[in-house]
Amino acid sequence: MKKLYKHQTTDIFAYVLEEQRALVIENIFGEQLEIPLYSVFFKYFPAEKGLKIVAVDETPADVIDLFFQVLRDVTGLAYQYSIGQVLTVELEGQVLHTETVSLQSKTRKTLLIATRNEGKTREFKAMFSQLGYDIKNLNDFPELPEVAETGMTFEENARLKAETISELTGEMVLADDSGLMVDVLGGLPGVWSARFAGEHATDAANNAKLLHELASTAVSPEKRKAKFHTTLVVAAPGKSSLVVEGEWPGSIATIPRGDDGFGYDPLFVDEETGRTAAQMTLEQKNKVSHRARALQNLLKEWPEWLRQ
Ligand SMILES: O=P(O)(O)OP(=O)(O)OP(=O)(O)OC[C@H]1O[C@@H](n2cnc3c(O)ncnc32)[C@H](O)[C@@H]1O
Ligand SMILES: [Mg+2]
Repeated sequence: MKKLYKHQTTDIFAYVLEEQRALVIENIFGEQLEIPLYSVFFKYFPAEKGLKIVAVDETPADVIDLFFQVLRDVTGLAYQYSIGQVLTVELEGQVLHTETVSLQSKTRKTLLIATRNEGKTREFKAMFSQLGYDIKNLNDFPELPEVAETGMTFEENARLKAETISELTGEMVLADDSGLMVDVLGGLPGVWSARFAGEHATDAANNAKLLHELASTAVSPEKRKAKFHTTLVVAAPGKSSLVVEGEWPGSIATIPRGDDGFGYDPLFVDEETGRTAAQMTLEQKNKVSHRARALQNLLKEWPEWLRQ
């Protein structure tokens, strides 16, 4: 039976398999992880029962914590544990078992994102860290070429970035093409968001141009409606790419507010909270942003796509 376990960073599903006595840990992409098989897993789990844990956060400490949650559930006994260099198991105040453990995660993987934008990269790093992935971007590979964003749509540009870099490296690669779409400007700057004030424009120059464009045409807040858009593409050798998107509704402020984030963040007002994206912490922005929503959509499809 599928059961939801509340866990530090996220909800986790665990399954008890009657027919098989095995501990299998998977990340949310359905990929099996190598985990340290502490003997405690076998010693205390009822011999006739197997266990399958679908873990999102897969550091050994989390695996152990999750294991004990499930163990208590399945046996109905109040097993306690404490963990430092040594894992100690207690039942009703009596020490039952001690075992030396290493809490160093052995299971982290690396994903290359085809971007040179460090603002995006920071956000992806935080989001993917919970999924057991370390992130690299193109600034880590100076030998890789610039990919010209010649497309007319977010999808075309994200495909260009992901597929070109995947072909060159032979690796699975994620790309993000994103931008700000302002209603009264007919969806501009859109795919031209990074170059709104000209090729290699700074964030400050782009923001100044946006305020200038809206100064005469859009005085009232309803006229300043806008959304952030992200299209994500994952490309891998021999596969047709996976494409998803995410949007974040809001409006454009009349003066910049806040110091966090990047790009148009000081001018983009979140519809829900009235704060600009630059007035949010990275963690707050990562709960609601276009990029976060696109990643949620990606995670729904990624496991199935990987199996194809
Ligand atoms: O192409 P890469 O190397 O990924 O980096 P880039 O900065 O050129 O990225 P895009 O081509 O996707 O252009 C998107 C622009 O839209 C803006 N943008 C996208 N997401 C944003 C966000 O979360 N906050 C603020 N501005 C954002 C920002 O100015 C980006 O430069
Ligand atoms: Mg770009």
